[in-house]
This record gives sequence, structure tokens and C-alpha cells, in this order.
Amino acid sequence: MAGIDKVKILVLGDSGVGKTSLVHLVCHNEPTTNPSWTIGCSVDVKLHEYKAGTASEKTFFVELWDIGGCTGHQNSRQIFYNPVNGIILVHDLTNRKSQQNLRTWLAEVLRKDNKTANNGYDYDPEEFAGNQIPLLVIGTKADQAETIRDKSKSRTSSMAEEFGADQFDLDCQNVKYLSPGSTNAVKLARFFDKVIERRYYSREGQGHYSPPLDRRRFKNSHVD
Ligand SMILES: Nc1nc2c(ncn2[C@@H]2O[C@H](COP(=O)(O)OP(=O)(O)OP(=O)(O)O)[C@@H](O)[C@H]2O)c(=O)[nH]1
Repeated sequence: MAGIDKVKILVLGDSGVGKTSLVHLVCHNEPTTNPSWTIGCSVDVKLHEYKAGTASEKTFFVELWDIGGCTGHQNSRQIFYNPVNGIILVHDLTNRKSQQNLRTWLAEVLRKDNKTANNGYDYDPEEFAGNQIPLLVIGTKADQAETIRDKSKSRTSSMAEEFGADQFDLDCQNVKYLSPGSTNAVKLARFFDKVIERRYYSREGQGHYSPPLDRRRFKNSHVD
């Protein structure tokens, strides 16, 4: 697998919303039976075909950094935030507060130095309007949220709109929610493509593949 480029995506949200369960489902195509409480951070990897089925198809590693949501670890988890190529914001559809807190999570990552008096992070929509990091909003526990689903859905949609992000809901314990070809699977693949595009194809313009600097240096040293 040497020589495969990678992108780093942060998976953020309150403790217990289902980040570990989501990452397991995405990376292993099966539900996890007993997710443990994440202390610090846990990283899992998925092989993703960028622009699958087209002439530009190329394999990338997508690293999903599952960040422990415990409020007590707010200061220590800053070390995981840099660099970042994409962000998945996760909330529990049965817990409205976890959805509102996504703004605080985003502020924590994007404005690390701007703490408020109560030690939280301020969210200012205008400041995030020009944010270049691709975002995806995912609502979990859809199986438990059937009755409140429509109300919750419209709230999530407006929040995703505010972030300029795509969004979908799922049950992390049911593989059918991410089955190949499903709307959710397509949205997720499109999000991974966007993250890769920003990281490797847009910097030098024209949509040409631009490998990381360290690899270019290595290549040049062989040419010399
Ligand atoms: N019914 C249902 N339960 C879920 C779903 N997603 C997660 N859970 C359960 O919710 C609990 C918490 O899930 P985790 O994946 O550990 O949550 P987390 O966000 O990683 O939590 P931290 O590690 O504390 O940050 C577990 O008991 C999961 O089995 C879902 O979509 N539906």
C-alpha cells in the first residue's frame, strides 16, 4: 500500500452521539456491537476510490479521526486538530442539544485561540462563511428518532445549509443505511472526493494532481 496518498478527516460531536459506531460502520461495513468510550482520539482508515468509475479514478486513504467528545478533554484534544482536510459533524437525532453543540465543535476546531469567559468557544456564522474545509453533517440513531424525525430533519438541514455542508441521517447499527449505491453512500463518497479534491487537486489549479511536498522532494532526489 506504499505510495497511496491520504487525507485526514475529523469526526466531531458530543460524547455518546455515535462517532465511534459511525466510523466503524464506514471503515468496516459492519456495525460495532460494543463501542468503548473514546479517550483522546482513535483513528481508523478507509480506502476510497476518488472519482470512481471515471478516467480520473485514483485510490486514497481516508483517515477518520474519532475525537473523544468528553468536555473535560477540551484542552488536550487541540493537538489532534492540525492539520485537517475535512470535518464530519455528528449529532444524535434524539438529542437536540447535541445538534446545537455542533456550532461549538466547529468553533473549537477553527478558532482554537478564541475562548469565551465560560471557557467555551464562540460561534460567529459570518466568520465561518469563508471556511474552506469541507464539512458533512450526520445525524445518528435514526432508528430511535422516527417520531421526531421530520422536525429534526428540517433543523439539521438548515444547520447544514448554514455550514455550506451536505447532510444525512442513519442508524449506525444497520448496514443498509450505507449500502453501496444508496443516497447516503453516494453523499459520503462525494464528500470524500471533495476533501481529496481540495487537498490534492485545487492548490496548483487546473485540476491537476499535485502530490505532497515531501514526496516531490523524494522524487527529485532520485532524478538528481
Ligand atoms: N440505536 C442506536 N444506537 C446507537 C447508534 N449509534 C450509536 N449508538 C449507541 O450509542 C452509544 C454511544 O455510541 P459511541 O459510538 O460510543 O458514541 P461516541 O460519540 O463515540 O462517544 P464518545 O466516545 O464518548 O465520544 C453506544 O451504546 C452505541 O451502541 C444508532 O445509530 N442507533
